[in-house]
Amino acid sequence: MSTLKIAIQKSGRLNEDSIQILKDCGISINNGNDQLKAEASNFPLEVLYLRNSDIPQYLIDGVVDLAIVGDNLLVEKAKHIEVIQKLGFSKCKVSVAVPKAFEYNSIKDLAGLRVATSYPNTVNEYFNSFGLTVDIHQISGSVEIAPNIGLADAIVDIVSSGSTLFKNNLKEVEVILKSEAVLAVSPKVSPEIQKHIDTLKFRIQSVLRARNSKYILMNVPNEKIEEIGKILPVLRSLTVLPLAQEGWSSVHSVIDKDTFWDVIDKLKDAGAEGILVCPIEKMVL
Ligand SMILES: Nc1ncnc2c1ncn2[C@@H]1O[C@H](COP(=O)(O)OP(=O)(O)OP(=O)(O)O)[C@@H](O)[C@H]1O
Ligand SMILES: O=P(O)(O)OC[C@H]1O[C@H](OP(=O)(O)OP(=O)(O)O)[C@H](O)[C@@H]1O
Ligand SMILES: [Mg+2]
Repeated sequence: MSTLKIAIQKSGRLNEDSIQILKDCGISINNGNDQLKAEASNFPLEVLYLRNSDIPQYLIDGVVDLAIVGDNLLVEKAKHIEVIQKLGFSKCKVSVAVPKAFEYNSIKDLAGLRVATSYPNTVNEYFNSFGLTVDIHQISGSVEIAPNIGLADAIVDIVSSGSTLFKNNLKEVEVILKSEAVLAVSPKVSPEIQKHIDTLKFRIQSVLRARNSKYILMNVPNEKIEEIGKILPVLRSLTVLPLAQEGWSSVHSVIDKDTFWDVIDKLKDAGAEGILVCPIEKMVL
């Protein structure tokens, strides 16, 4: 039987969340991070632990069928590789930053200057889109130090909280792109492997949907059910169960985890009582 090969980052920002999402899909991996390969015991899956920056090439070559990788690296190294699912973690930006004292007005101010980065193609393409060129200094890490040691006038690197920029006396002046972990697929997969990919993608989508949702239950006077129903964005229709106390019902629904505080205030105002909000394990549509 064919086995799906998936690449995940060996160590670094993506590693833990990548393993967690496979676990949440019910896949047991015989782990051990020092191994480069691991088999799943209950899914036709082999996990290869690789450097994030090497993953795009493995996808292009078809050495792996699938990968969890930072989208920014696909932009840098493999634009034609298909992303089949955004995964919602390792969210960051790829940004241009300059020393705080630099009097920056527009991207034109950087024309012809030295830019340190680990992402030369992204930088080239960005500046070229404004008809500008810069002198790129490619370095593989600690990019933020470059202006302080006189290696560059500006940098292009990953920004998340901004604290690395702050510590190095730099300021973000342009956002080139936004990135997150994604599920990407090799162009060389066979139809048999594609079936396994579809199964895994379906499971991942159920996990992600559940992560983004909450189950909500509340007691509602019967005459208020219609009003409450208008507040709740429901999948099909509201679940309404009669309570022992006459004239009251238990109303159940699923709501977006980011909006539930707003929704709860509206529900209370509309007469809902005893509101419970619970996590959802999986959500299969
Ligand atoms: N501070 C951060 N916050 C959120 N996401 C980040 C952050 N830094 C990096 N990322 C994302 O995680 C990915 C992996 O970053 P990480 O620093 O772990 O590895 P890397 O240096 O790109 O690669 P390698 O595995 O080859 O050493 C990046 O490509 C980016 O998409
Ligand atoms: O805006 P912040 O929240 O400070 O995050 C940005 C920093 O995080 C990443 O480095 P990482 O910590 O992964 O170290 P690395 O350079 O060894 O990859 C990135 O390269 C930035 O330096
Ligand atoms: Mg890093």
